[in-house]
Amino acid sequence: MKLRDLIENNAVTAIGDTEISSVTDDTRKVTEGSLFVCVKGGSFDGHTAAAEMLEKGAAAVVCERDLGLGDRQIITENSRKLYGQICSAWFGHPEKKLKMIGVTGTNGKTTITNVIKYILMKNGHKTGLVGTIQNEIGEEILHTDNTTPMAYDFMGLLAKMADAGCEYVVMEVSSFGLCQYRIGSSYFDVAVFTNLTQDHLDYHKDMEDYYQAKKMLFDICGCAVINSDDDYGRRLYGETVCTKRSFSVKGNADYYADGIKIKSTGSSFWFCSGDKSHLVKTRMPGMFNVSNITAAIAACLEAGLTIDNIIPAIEEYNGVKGRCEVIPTGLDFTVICDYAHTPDALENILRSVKEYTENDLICLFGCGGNRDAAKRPKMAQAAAKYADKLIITSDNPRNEKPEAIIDDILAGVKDKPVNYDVVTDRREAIFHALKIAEKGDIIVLAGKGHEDYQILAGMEHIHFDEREVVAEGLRLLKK
Ligand SMILES: CC(=O)N[C@H]1[C@@H](OP(=O)(O)OP(=O)(O)OC[C@H]2O[C@@H](n3ccc(=O)[nH]c3=O)[C@H](O)[C@@H]2O)O[C@H](CO)[C@@H](O)[C@@H]1O[C@H](C)C(=O)N[C@@H](C)C(=O)N[C@H](CCC(=O)O)C(=O)O
Ligand SMILES: Nc1ncnc2c1ncn2[C@@H]1O[C@H](COP(=O)(O)OP(=O)(O)OP(=O)(O)O)[C@@H](O)[C@H]1O
Ligand SMILES: N[C@H](CCC[C@H](N)C(=O)O)C(=O)O
Ligand SMILES: [Mg+2]
Repeated sequence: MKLRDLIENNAVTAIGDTEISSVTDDTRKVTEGSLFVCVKGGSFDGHTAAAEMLEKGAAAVVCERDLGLGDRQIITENSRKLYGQICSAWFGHPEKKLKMIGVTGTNGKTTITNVIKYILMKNGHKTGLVGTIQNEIGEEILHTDNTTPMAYDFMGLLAKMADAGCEYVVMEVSSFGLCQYRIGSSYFDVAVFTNLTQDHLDYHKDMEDYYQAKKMLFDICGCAVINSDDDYGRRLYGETVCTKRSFSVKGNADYYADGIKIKSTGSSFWFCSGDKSHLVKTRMPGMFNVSNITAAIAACLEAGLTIDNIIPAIEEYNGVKGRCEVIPTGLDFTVICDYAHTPDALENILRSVKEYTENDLICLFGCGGNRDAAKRPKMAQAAAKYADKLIITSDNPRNEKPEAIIDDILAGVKDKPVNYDVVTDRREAIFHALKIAEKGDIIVLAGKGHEDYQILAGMEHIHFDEREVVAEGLRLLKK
């Protein structure tokens, strides 16, 4: 492909005819004829390697300042942004061949995207899914390392989806994905905003910075579907200029849930819009899932489906792996595996489960290493609000000392009348929870959800699946 076909408004007149053999932002992938894009990250700055890349055979470099490389450097204000556009062009703009639905917000993205994909597929629309658990092209499953993949991988994935005949793509758009322009030139037919509460403040300067990153999605969409129960959602609704629809579980929105009945086995509610209402039954328990399903229905309606085609699919949907998933024990207490890893998510899942806990609610959780440390004591406080007993343990320690992470968590409950045990090893902690559980108790294992690994020091991944650990614990304890 010629350089001028990769860069819009061709700023590269002098070398526009240069043939480009590959595009990359990674020095390790540069070969003869590559276009190398210099990106400054947390641990490496591509600008420092630009001259060396030209020597290695790169045809040209994209950079953010004059590196003294003559007409073989293309200077741009934001090389991540231009790289995203270059990747779109490299793969022939697959985003233009697909109807795209994006979901952003702190919590609920995986849940909502999976519900939407199920509805679309049930209605005969081949759909691609991009998100935390895995990527999917129709029924085909592809492994992923990120919620929103890096620009090159993402555009390559969209191209595969378009080639496979997908009509829709439904994807989780993380704040990282937005502010690093991993989504290239994507334009979303429908964009959903769930909520904004504390997470990722190790990366974003503050909540305002985090909000501004999420807000970027609503500058590149046709219709915004926004949670008006959330403070930031109401602000976003006021600031969004495209077509917009609000949703709520409290009423007074374009789409809202009314007459909500929550049980351990699921919920029912009336999905209302104007003077029309439709009864919805779901196997996914909890008030937050009523919100998630309301959002999913609203997004599908805005994407052109009819309510009569949406509701039957929701009624037969069993829920998302590791999201309020009951692990069968055959005993007189219940074990739930959930992905709550923020204060708000923990509060929501525990508040919801508490409503149907007959005896004690036991919450086992830890916090991820090399991630937002400020959320750690807040997660302890959130858990203590509804759980009768906390078991504080490790999540993915990564390169931090598990004990130091636990100390940060404990700061939230120290000197408070909270009943807690500390068991650093997560496997032992789960065994401990199973040992102390009594009739009618519910144990919520929070934070790891679908993950089947634990990330230890040196980023070593070990196999760790909570469903298996629970089964092992029950065998050992002969319960
Ligand atoms: C915080 C973050 O976004 N980190 C990602 C990011 O790192 P970074 O920007 O610091 O990059 P860097 O490693 O300094 O490299 C900078 C540039 O130099 C290049 N490079 C690097 C090394 C080298 O030898 N040569 C070279 O050219 C890289 O290709 C890159 O273009 O770019 C790296 C390379 O592409 C990623 O591996 C890394 O993801 C790490 C694994 C990660 O954990 N990311 C998480 C935090 C993440 O992205 N999470 C979000 C949200 C999750 C959610 O809430 O659901 C997600 O969407 O997954
Ligand atoms: N609408 C919601 N509001 C608050 N908490 C929620 C909501 N939906 C789900 N949760 C809680 O958050 C956890 C994570 O949900 P989910 O995986 O859908 O979110 P996510 O936005 O995809 O998260 P991530 O940023 O890790 O990708 C759930 O296991 C549940 O505890
Ligand atoms: N997408 C989230 C996942 C966190 C999951 C939790 N198990 C942890 O490791 O903190 C993140 O990257 O912050
Ligand atoms: Mg997710």
